[in-house]
Formats: sequence, C-alpha cells, structure tokens
Amino acid sequence: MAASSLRAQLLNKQDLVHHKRAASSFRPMAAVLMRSRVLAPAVGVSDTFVRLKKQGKAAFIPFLTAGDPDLSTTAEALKILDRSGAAMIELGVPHWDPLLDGPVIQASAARALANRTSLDTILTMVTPHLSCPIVLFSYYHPIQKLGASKFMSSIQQAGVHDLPIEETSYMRFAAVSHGIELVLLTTPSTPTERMHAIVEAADGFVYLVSSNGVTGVRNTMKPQVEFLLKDIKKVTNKPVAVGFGISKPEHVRQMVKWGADGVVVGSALVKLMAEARSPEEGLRELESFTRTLTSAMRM
Ligand SMILES: O=P(O)(O)OC[C@@H](O)[C@@H](O)c1c[nH]c2ccccc12
Repeated sequence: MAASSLRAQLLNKQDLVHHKRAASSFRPMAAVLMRSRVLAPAVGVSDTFVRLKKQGKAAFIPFLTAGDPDLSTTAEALKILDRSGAAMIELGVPHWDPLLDGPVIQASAARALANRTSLDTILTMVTPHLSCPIVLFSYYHPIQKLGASKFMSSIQQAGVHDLPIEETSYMRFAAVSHGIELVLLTTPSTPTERMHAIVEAADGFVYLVSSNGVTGVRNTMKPQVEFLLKDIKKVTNKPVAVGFGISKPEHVRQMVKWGADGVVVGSALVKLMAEARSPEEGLRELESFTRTLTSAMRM
C-alpha cells in the first residue's frame, strides 16, 4: 500500500477516537476476522453461531492480547478459555499505535511488544489443541509489514481493526480464495447506507461496536445498542456480536436480551490478568470470571 493511503488509515483511526470528522471524510473502521490454520481447529465462525443458536445460546467471545505477559501464558489462557465455554477467542496482535484501544489494552500491547511479540511469533506460537475457533485480531499495519500474501498463506482467518471498507476488496478477494470468513465492524456513527454495505460484505459475523470511543470497561450499556441491533437485523440474518465496554454478567444478559448473537469481552479480562500477583493467579481468575460470564449467555 502507498504511504499516502497508510496515512489516510491512521487519520481514520484518529477520527474514530476523537469524533471530529467532517461528514465527507468519514470512514468507519472495518475488521476482517479470520481463523488461523496454525492456531485453531477446523470449526468455522459462522458454524459456531448456528450450533449455539440451536442450543438457545449466544456466543461468548473473549479477547486477549497475544504475548501478555508472554506467549506461553497466552497458550495456557487459550486452553482455559476454550474449556470454560468460549465460543471463539479473539487473539489480539499487539500494536505500537493502538488508537482504538483504551489504557488497559494499550498497556497490555506495550507489555507484549516489550517481549518482542509480533504477528510472526504469534503465527509460529505452539498452541494447544482447541475446540473453538480463534479469531486473529490485528490492526492492518502488522499484516502489511508481514506481507498480505504471506499472511494469507499462513492463516485461514484473521482480524483487522482499521481497514476501511473501500480497501477491503483486495483482502476479500484473497480471503474468498483461501476460504476465509471476512467479518466487518460497524459503529454507532456509521451512516445507514454504509452500515448496509458493511453488513452486506461481512462474513462470519458482524461486529457492532457498542459506543464510540476506545475499548475499555464501561459502567452501563447504552440503550442505543438495542436500536442499532434492530437496524442491522432488519437488513441481514448474519450473526451480530456486540463489543466495547462489556464487563459484567448483567451487561451480557442485557446484550442477549436486546438480540445480540454474541458478546465480546476484552479489557475486563486483560485487566484481571494484569492485576493478578502472578500469571498463574491471573489464569485462575480468568477461568472463574469466564465461567461467570458464560453462564449468562442463554438467550
Ligand atoms: O475491551 P472491550 O471494551 O471489552 O472491547 C472489546 C475488545 O477488547 C476487542 O474486540 C478489541 C480489542 N482492540 C480492539 C480495537 C478495535 C475494535 C475491537 C477491539
């Protein structure tokens, strides 16, 4: 990608964070969510939603930064999340410029980068056998740095936070030819027509960002989410997962009641592990909190 276009993407992230965009320059973020062949079993993301729906359950989707505090703890955490009821796991590639992330995930990314965690080391990480899919979640830059074709040849599924929908066509083409599911993000400030285009282009699931701003625990969920979910569901029957700010069982129940097919929880889990006295204690707390949250997933 040309340097000018990369600058445009960084500006776009800035826009999202500060909400200062002019209508004409507005470009919402998009995500491509794919499952890594190296990291995960042959269960698809969409299949998982279908299976859970039959059981009357929404999908619990935890997010962790890979490499925080180190990749072997991450591998252990994946096993724990898998056996405690995660429907799929968002594994974040740490980035030095995480403009869509709040302080908790920013600090987590900094710790992981201090350990030299990169997309390359994550893709070669020795991972346990898991029964749930992994959604490799990344800003676009690390993928670009590795090389989009190397990336595509080494993964089946992955995620990108800041890829504007206009620029997804190459990724989508490559994704389709590798049998990859492409998931896109929509936010409360995405104009309706654009939301329709994003929903139309998304595969796997649609990621609804619950409120503008950056990732991080919120006390309450905005009532607008109920209406955003309804608007999306009017135009598609693809699964919709809600993320940003969700940190308590009552938030999870609220999202499920409002019609979410899945719920993403990131900062709350990252914080809990970061504040533990040791990685082992962090993993124990991760397990018990995950079990509390997954028991709130019944539709
Ligand atoms: O941390 P929260 O508020 O629970 O939000 C989900 C989140 O962590 C995960 O989906 C995510 C981490 N970094 C992101 C950047 C953009 C969009 C989404 C994300």
